[in-house]
Amino acid sequence: MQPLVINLTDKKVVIAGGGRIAARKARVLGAEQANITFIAPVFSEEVLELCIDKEYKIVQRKVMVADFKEAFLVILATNDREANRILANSLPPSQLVCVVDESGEGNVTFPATVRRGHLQVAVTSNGASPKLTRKLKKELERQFDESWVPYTAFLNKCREKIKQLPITFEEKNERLWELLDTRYLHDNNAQKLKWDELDSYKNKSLLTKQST
Ligand SMILES: C[C@@]1(CC(=O)O)c2cc3[nH]c(cc4nc(cc5[nH]c(cc(n2)[C@H]1CCC(=O)O)[C@@](C)(CC(=O)O)[C@@H]5CCC(=O)O)C(CC(=O)O)=C4CCC(=O)O)c(CCC(=O)O)c3CC(=O)O
Ligand SMILES: NC(=O)C1=CN([C@@H]2O[C@H](COP(=O)(O)OP(=O)(O)OC[C@H]3O[C@@H](n4cnc5c(N)ncnc54)[C@H](O)[C@@H]3O)[C@@H](O)[C@H]2O)C=CC1
Repeated sequence: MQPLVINLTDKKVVIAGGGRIAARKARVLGAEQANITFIAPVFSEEVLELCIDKEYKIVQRKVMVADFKEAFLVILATNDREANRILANSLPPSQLVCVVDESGEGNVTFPATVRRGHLQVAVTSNGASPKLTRKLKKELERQFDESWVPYTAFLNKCREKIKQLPITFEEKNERLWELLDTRYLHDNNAQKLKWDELDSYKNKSLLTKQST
């Protein structure tokens, strides 16, 4: 199994089922601007609230294979094992499919993720122990505190700036490595000073002079 980072902006996502797990999968995708449709005979309050909140679509009936036409990602989250199995078998191999009660029938599983600004740490046990995955996520949430949000914004901003400096590839690399010094993680003032320094570089000679 290979983790990939997928951009779901404006992608069609069809979720079969409208219960607890369907809602959890949709919540995980909440930040993605995906185009989500739930199809199920019965919807939980949570799904209905999500649909109002995020303008997701709902279709109230049993799901049919034709519902997945043109879906980029299919999530089979009904509580009917036989329905999930038959649907999974009838989908084309080119479609991304997550089968929540039998992962081997699909080709995608959801990792647990910790998001901190530009940083995302994902954990998977390949279905061996979702509980272990969840436990590790809690540990990572503590390890990566909220200071990683401004820190990753700082790294992103500085990288863009450094890429444009009129210096050699090696010098750029050196400056990019330097940003990983832990003092920048917690110290907003150190971040500001570094940014001002980078921002003030006008040309190569000035840069060399200031950095020595
Ligand atoms: C294969 C996978 C497919 C997929 O869903 O993508 C899958 C499958 C199954 N999960 C089951 C059970 C539970 N899953 C959780 C929790 C999470 N499950 C997630 C992912 C995955 N679950 C994928 C593999 C990921 C991996 O292994 O690393 C997480 C990480 C992400 C997410 O859901 O977004 C999320 C934690 C996120 C968070 O906390 O943020 C809990 C705990 C709880 O709910 O409190 C329980 C109950 C306790 C238990 O059984 O361990 C069952 C048995 C169902 C049954 O028979 O009743 C199956 C079916 C089977 O066994 O294949
Ligand atoms: N992947 C995961 O993390 C986990 C997966 N599960 C599994 O997920 C499945 C769903 O669990 P919950 O959401 O808690 O169940 P739930 O009972 O809350 O919801 C089931 C939903 O499926 C719908 N449904 C049933 N037959 C359907 C059909 N033919 N077409 C469309 N919709 C249909 C129902 O109307 C309902 O909306 C279960 O099989 C459970 O074993 C359970 C826990 C965790």
